Amino acid sequence: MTSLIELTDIHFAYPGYPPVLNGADIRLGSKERLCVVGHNGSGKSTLLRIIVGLLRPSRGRVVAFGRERRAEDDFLEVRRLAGLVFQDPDDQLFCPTVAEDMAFGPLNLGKTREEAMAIVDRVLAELDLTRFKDRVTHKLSGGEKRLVTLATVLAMEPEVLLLDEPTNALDEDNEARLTEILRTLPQAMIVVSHDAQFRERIASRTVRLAEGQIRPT
Ligand SMILES: Nc1ncnc2c1ncn2[C@@H]1O[C@H](COP(=O)(O)OP(=O)(O)OP(=O)(O)O)[C@@H](O)[C@H]1O
Repeated sequence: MTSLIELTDIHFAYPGYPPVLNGADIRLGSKERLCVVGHNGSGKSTLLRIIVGLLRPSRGRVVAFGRERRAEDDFLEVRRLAGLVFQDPDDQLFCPTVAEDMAFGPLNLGKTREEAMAIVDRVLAELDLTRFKDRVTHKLSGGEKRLVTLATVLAMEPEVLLLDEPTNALDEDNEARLTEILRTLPQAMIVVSHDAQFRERIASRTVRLAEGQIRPT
């Protein structure tokens, strides 16, 4: 099976703090929905940030989409191909309205305004979120923001999704809807989630991050 993402022997410490990752290996194959579990503070979000180059390991190899990634330029491409949905939607939503937030990525990739708005309409319709299109982003509820954040990432048409606690703040209905959406999306994904029921429904494989290393569950 070809790997979309392959991290080998990753070591990482925040400056002045003890190591978080201590030889972590993780591999995502095409069509996989890989769930990552681990205690609070075990380094799951850190690992996602390393995949897209927002943090750099002190040791180890990051291979993504067939190439080793080292420099910022390499990671610009990774960030386009791998959409990261942050744990906190406020880290991701910054435009006045939902439509503008969703159009921002496609416009940045060189789409025309018309093309970007067509993508916005399509993704909103696919997620059944069209009613949010002209809403003021910062006035959405926590759960609504989470769904909109996923929409902003899908608007970039990524090949891989990296989702950090995607069911946080979602009520039962929206969690069920998100589960269905994720099950039908074609993208391979790495999903960090403490939600056992949700994992059971979406995971094709689950690994545990403990003591800085990835282990089978
Ligand atoms: N900017 C930072 N500076 C110093 N330490 C940090 C920083 N960000 C995170 N940490 C620490 O690094 C460790 C790993 O954090 P990380 O957010 O990756 O864990 P996590 O497994 O995602 O946790 P959770 O399940 O609570 O979301 C934690 O001990 C955290 O306190």
